[in-house]
Amino acid sequence: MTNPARASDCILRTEGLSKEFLGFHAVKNVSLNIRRHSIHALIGPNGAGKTTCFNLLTTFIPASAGRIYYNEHDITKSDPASVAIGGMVRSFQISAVFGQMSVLDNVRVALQRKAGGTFAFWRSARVLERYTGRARELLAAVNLEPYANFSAADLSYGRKRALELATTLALEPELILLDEPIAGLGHEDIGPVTRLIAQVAKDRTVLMVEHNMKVVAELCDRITVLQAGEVLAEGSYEEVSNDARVRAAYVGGAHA
Ligand SMILES: Nc1ncnc2c1ncn2[C@@H]1O[C@H](COP(=O)(O)OP(=O)(O)OP(=O)(O)O)[C@@H](O)[C@H]1O
Repeated sequence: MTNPARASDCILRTEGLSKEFLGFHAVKNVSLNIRRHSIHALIGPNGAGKTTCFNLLTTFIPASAGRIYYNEHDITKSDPASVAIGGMVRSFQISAVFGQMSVLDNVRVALQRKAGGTFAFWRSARVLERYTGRARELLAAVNLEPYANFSAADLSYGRKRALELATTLALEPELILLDEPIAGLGHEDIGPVTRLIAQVAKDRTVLMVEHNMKVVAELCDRITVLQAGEVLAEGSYEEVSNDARVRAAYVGGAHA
């Protein structure tokens, strides 16, 4: 194991983060250090506490104990909207794609939201027009420019993921949380979405929950392994995949 990161190197860190549901410890005393500009994976067998951790980090649910620091600010008691405005944005489980709208309009609406607008502006094409340039840049960043005028509902599953990523980028996140970005993708979409994540991670930080170990190995600088709510191991892919405790935790599991 390498030395623990200095606090200032970390965009997000937790101290003793815990969540109890009626006496059941879903997350127990978890201390995470997410380094700035890294791609960090949270992995573990089913029920290990990964989703609960994400819900805690984004303050969707309150912690039973422990603290969460984002850029060294204590956000443990912040509300989820403030956390998102502060730059930590979660993508992929809460679909932000409006099927009936065009691909371009989905991104323009996200940009308008970032600018503080409400949904009432939808009908005003003139208001949305001012976001066209930036929206096209974001579509180009996720390789969706040729589909700008398609209805979002008509995109393939992989391209819908790319569109979700574009609407997430519209919020100018510093830290993107991806909840199983590869889940449900067809074989042909895994490579493109993996490359896309690498591309958007270039000047940002990404924390992802992912079961696909090939994708984790390819993308992630650092991996935290959870088991039964606790940190079992942390390190590079080589370190954790050679850790006897991690191998034992996955024995008989579907994701080994
Ligand atoms: N609201 C809740 N009330 C009670 N128990 C919960 C609640 N949410 C999660 N749990 C329990 O906490 C444990 C961790 O669940 P969690 O969904 O965080 O695991 P996970 O690692 O994301 O699993 P998976 O890989 O299957 O998605 C599980 O045993 C789950 O049943």
